[in-house]
Amino acid sequence: MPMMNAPIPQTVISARGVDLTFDTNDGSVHALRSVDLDIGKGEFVSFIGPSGCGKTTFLRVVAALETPTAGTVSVNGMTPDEARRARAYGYVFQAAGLYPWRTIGGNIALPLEIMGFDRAERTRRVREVMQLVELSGFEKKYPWQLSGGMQQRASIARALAFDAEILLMDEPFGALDEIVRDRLNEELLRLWAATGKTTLFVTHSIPEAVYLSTKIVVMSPRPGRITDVIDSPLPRERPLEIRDSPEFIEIAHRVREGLRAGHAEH
Ligand SMILES: Nc1ncnc2c1ncn2[C@@H]1O[C@H](COP(=O)(O)OP(=O)(O)OP(=O)(O)O)[C@@H](O)[C@H]1O
Repeated sequence: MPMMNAPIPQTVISARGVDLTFDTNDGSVHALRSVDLDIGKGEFVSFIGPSGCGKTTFLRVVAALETPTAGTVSVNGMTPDEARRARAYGYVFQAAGLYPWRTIGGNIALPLEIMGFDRAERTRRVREVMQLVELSGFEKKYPWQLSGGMQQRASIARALAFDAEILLMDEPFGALDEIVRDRLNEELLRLWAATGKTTLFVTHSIPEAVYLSTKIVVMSPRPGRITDVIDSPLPRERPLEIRDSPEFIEIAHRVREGLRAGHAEH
């Protein structure tokens, strides 16, 4: 008899038994241990955990910038390396990483130039993503003429410009003050809703993780292990005031407990 299945979101990223040990001159560093995780299409997944627990390393494994010592990762049914060649990723780092000698428009266009898009298409895309991150009119400015928050928005625009399906964000707002960060958090949610990109986001901030995510992955100190995966019950539409709601506070509490439990095992 045919079974009636509830729609299951398509899995985009799947990690199984991922282990990674770095060999260094001072001996080996065990960065990730037995990481299993499934990420569905269009999810916003935050990774939170103490410094050095392997959050960046996990993102780098997904992006094919590191190779796990054991275990497998698949991205859209491909290896991370195949996905990278299929331009599946846009990457945003903690430092905006804009070239000071290029205008903002020139910085955003750079990956498009490297990929061989023609001038008309580059101009169209740069205009579109600058509008998305609310930087229209700043195309001809240089990075130093923009505030830190604006530079970070430009770096997000650059990652969005080639329309990769997966956005990898490594503490993009870590260096910004809280007011700017709040604003960018709101903007990022809007962008995410507008683009439907599957997003992996590293943060040290519990409120940021809870505010942004559909899924929160809590990690233990090194070797990084997943201690909790929380599927957020919060609605997708989230005004900043949602942070005062009992549901929000309850999730934040669970994240904090997960972090504490990870520490206690050490
Ligand atoms: N290329 C490398 N060679 C050797 N050790 C490395 C390398 N990259 C990372 N590590 C080590 O692996 C561990 C995990 O690092 P990672 O940057 O992933 O942590 P993190 O959770 O992102 O930390 P933070 O929150 O401070 O950014 C750290 O101890 C780090 O020193």
